Amino acid sequence: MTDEQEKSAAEPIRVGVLGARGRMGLEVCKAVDAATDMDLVAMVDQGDWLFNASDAGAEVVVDFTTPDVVMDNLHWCIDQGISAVVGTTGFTEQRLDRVRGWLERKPGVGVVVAPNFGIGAVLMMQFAARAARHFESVEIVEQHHPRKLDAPSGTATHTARLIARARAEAGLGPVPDATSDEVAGARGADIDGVRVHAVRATGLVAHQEVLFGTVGETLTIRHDSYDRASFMPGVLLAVRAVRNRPGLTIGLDALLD
Ligand SMILES: NC(=O)C1=CN([C@@H]2O[C@H](COP(=O)(O)OP(=O)(O)OC[C@H]3O[C@@H](n4cnc5c(N)ncnc54)[C@H](O)[C@@H]3O)[C@@H](O)[C@H]2O)C=CC1
Ligand SMILES: O=C(O)C1=N[C@H](C(=O)O)C[C@H](O)C1
Repeated sequence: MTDEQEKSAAEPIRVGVLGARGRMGLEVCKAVDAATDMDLVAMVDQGDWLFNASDAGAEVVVDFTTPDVVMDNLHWCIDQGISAVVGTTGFTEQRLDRVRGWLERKPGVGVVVAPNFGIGAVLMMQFAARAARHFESVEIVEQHHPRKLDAPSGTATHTARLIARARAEAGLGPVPDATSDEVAGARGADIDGVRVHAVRATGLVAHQEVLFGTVGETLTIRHDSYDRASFMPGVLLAVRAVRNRPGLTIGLDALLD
């Protein structure tokens, strides 16, 4: 171990939270506060000065804000040389490319962007990607609390893309569907050829089913987050790892392995 590594192993990681008064932000603040190897040094929400985080010496920032502000936040973090763990949704390929561009100019900085920090959800996506090549039909149903701003969810969009990639690699054609007369929206959103249905209801937190079908059988892969505490082990894992992973890491998979 180098002196630098020993120092970072011994000293608590200084963590700032953006979106600190939100549903996820509050949970992250609690989890960081309770972690013996981390110090919660800044809690920033809408209207607060972002520099509160850098002034407080944050080494890692966790962002759970909204898709319309997350890119500015992330740009600012990278500019300041602060590594970031991002759970906020809305990351298209174009957005990820912009982040890669910013990181090229700050080679020591790490960013982890994960559509879902729940370990079970990560496994659900892996299982779905694995099953995809074996079934001609697939649809995704995601269910969330009604205060969620975006639809479909980041998790559902990511799952659909993984499935579409696996189907293309296996040489599968379009999902069979004879619908010719449709009330707009009845068949859900089309994400890379995969139909995604978004349900919103009070009482739900975050749930997803991936339904596969082939001749004479179906396979359903389902994950449920009943409490936002379910995301915290993944968030803390990413906070611990991100400073030692310069560049962009997408998803928790690489960290779990
Ligand atoms: N990756 C994952 O595992 C998960 C991701 N999410 C995503 O995280 C995001 C936040 O979700 P929630 O906490 O439920 O939303 P929320 O609406 O409860 O919280 C968002 C917070 O961000 C604050 N905010 C807005 N603009 C800001 C700015 N410029 N700087 C700092 N704070 C700002 C808001 O005031 C609010 O307190 C959503 O995109 C959601 O989809 C949610 C749960 C898990
Ligand atoms: O807004 C939420 O609550 C969630 N957002 C993420 C998403 O859009 O996939 C992750 C999880 O589903 C909870």
